[in-house]
Amino acid sequence: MCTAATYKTKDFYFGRTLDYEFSYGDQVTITPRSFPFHFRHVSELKNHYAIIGMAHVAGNYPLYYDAINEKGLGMAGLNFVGNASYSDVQSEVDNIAQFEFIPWILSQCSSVTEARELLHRINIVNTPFSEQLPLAQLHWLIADEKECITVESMSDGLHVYDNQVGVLTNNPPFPQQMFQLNNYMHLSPKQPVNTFSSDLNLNAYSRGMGGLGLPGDLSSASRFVRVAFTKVNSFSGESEMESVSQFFHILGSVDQQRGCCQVFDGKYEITLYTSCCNATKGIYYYNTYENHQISAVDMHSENLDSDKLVCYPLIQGEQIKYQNR
Ligand SMILES: C[C@H](CCC(=O)NCCS(=O)(=O)O)[C@H]1CC[C@H]2[C@@H]3[C@H](O)C[C@@H]4C[C@H](O)CC[C@]4(C)[C@H]3C[C@H](O)[C@]12C
Repeated sequence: MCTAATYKTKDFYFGRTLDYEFSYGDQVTITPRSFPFHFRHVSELKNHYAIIGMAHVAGNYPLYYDAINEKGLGMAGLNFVGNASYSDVQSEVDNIAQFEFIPWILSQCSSVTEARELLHRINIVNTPFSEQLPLAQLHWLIADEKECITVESMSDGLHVYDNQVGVLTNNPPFPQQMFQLNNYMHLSPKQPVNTFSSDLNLNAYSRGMGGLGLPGDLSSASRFVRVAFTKVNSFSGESEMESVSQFFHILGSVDQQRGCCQVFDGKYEITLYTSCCNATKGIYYYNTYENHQISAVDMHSENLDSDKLVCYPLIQGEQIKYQNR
């Protein structure tokens, strides 16, 4: 399972948890402006916006899972198994392979408004990257500081939904995820008052009782509600440290611990990494299951006019700061 979220303080933040039972070999990868983006069915882009994100690099191609561009637009792909469906190549549309979707949007669009324009003529096609890396069944969150959308390519066509809550998990399709929030409209960060019966002397005996009923399990439907509640009620200072810290706490509400979600005998899905991008400033913060310390890569510390990918392997292993030795 995975969860993606947006957050706005002084700057705009965008990130996700990547939950899975193994890693493909992820690296924080910067695609500079002159890296030649080759696409399978449309012309190459020689000059484009610079991108930073988490990717598996294969044959010098950045297979992004989530990323932002230098204009402050963010995008993340999350599993949508059983619902995602991609088309065959068609005429008079932009035929973009599923693995090219993030590069296609982030290399050319400075905002969600511009992304919507490209989405009008896109056809997400079923061309696999390679035999070893077949199609991934995904849906996507695309956001800038003003708005957020969900994109789902299904057997009945491409759906582009306004995403007012700024979060995404996995199945079921987005409209059903949003609908279930109706079931939780009574939840509140405030203490409840007794509306059950005025004849009964009921007492709010513990803090946090306004959220009683918030689902605590790891299913994607439950994570959607939990992270939505956490995000919309989230309160933090505006500084970079306060915002980044709060963002990791928001996604911490849906963190997956090894042992709680068995995918088969002896194999468990865990939160492999959590990312938080400052999309305004082009900084990619992350921590991993094995390393809770926040590490960061700043795209503006690199030569963004270059034509070569820059990759940073993830820093693993807990970094513990002893206070008395
Ligand atoms: C496994 C990842 C999604 C994690 C997730 O959503 N887990 C939820 C599991 S569940 O539904 O709830 O069961 C997805 C997100 C991005 C995907 C990668 C990107 O799409 C980039 C390429 C695309 C290639 O087609 C396949 C390899 C790949 C490198 C993908 C591997 C894998 O499918 C990734 C890493």
